[in-house]
Amino acid sequence: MSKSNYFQIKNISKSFGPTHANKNISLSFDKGEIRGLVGENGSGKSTISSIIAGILNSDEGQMNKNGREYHPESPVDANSKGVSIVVQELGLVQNLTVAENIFLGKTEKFSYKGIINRKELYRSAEKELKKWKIDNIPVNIIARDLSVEEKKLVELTRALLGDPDIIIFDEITAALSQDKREFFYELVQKLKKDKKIVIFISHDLQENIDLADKITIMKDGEVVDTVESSSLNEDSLKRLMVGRDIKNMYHRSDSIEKNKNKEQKVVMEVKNLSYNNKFEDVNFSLYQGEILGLAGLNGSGTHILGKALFGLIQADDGMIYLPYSQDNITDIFSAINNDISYVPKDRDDEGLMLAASIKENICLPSIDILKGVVGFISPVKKKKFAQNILDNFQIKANNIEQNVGELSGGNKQKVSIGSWMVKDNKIMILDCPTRGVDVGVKAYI
Ligand SMILES: Nc1ncnc2c1ncn2[C@@H]1O[C@H](COP(=O)(O)OP(=O)(O)OP(=O)(O)O)[C@@H](O)[C@H]1O
Repeated sequence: MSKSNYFQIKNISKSFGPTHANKNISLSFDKGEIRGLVGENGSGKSTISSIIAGILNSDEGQMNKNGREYHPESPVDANSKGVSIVVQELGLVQNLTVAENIFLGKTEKFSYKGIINRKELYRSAEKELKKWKIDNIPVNIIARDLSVEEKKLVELTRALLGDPDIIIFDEITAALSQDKREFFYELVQKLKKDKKIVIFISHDLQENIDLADKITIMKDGEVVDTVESSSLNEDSLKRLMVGRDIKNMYHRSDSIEKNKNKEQKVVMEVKNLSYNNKFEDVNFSLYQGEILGLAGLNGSGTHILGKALFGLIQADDGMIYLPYSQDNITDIFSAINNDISYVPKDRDDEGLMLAASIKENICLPSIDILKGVVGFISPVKKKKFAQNILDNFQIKANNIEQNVGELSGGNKQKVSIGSWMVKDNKIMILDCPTRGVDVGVKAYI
């Protein structure tokens, strides 16, 4: 088989009830190719990726790999046929160790008479991490204790185990800090050099243009086109994707003037805040009407600081003072009582109730507002409330009664943020709020 058309997808379709997630998709991939996959939230990128990786079965169509029919029964089967994926959501078993996650389903080679040789398992896991220059992740700790970024790196190591020739990365860079992103770009170039096929999904359009050889654009479950990246710029790609022009960036023309205003009130004062060697002696003042950005490389403590500001973890030292109520943040209740909201980076684990409806998720933080005088919550009010968020955030769903777990990643993120937007918040703490959302909604957020 020549290196061109090594992997082909023909007329793949997939529906979930009334939703046509993929409609008649045909694509072909060459060996040594980096393919970007772009499209608005809910356009079907994760669905087609899941079909390729054996997570989902298609309703119609077929796939060919290296001249042979390819029909994976499961992710393990796909893996044995040289295809692996790093899924958009967190894909680790939370209660297993890093090492067990890396060798998930493959631990039998470390077992003798049913007993796992942990020393050997850990040593092999360390070797795998080292192969990709991932250090500082202990292999014997349970996955739950890792940061989102560390989890992603463990998933990446697992995906590369067994030397697959097709690797799909679904929204991995949105979970990585800048230094780890650069590491990832280098890794992808190495995979290309080794003649692998890399399918790469990201809402960062410039990143797609810089990294991919060709970009496939999807809309409403269909392929719009596949274009050489060198012929694209961000605007032309946006136009192909959304079907209209979108303003380049959101820009606050008032912010410079506002910052000059010495009368502006301080709403939060952080003094000498320290936590468990994760951050130390942090000091800043947050002003009313101000957007304060916190940035840092991997492990710099920004995400943990966000949690501390919402009282989810208690600092060892220092204080978080709120002049408007003359109160301190000591725990999550003091944060909520002082009208502070928090959108976590890890939406599935910390931000959403996946088995509950969009309506319940949106209404939960605002139950106090929705309560009538006798404590009764009007179902009509709740419906209106949720519908409003669904419309404003353009959440792609059948209706407000659909379970959040059934939504695409970006649409889940919209629910996670939207649920807090309706409250009369004094302070909002947003950890990676645009993670996984498309360009249109990014501007809206
Ligand atoms: N398990 C499911 N049950 C019901 N609907 C689903 C399910 N999985 C996906 N869908 C729907 O299929 C459509 C395509 O979703 P998909 O996750 O493939 O989109 P996407 O392009 O990857 O979006 P995003 O950029 O937000 O990740 C969406 O409307 C989504 O709600």
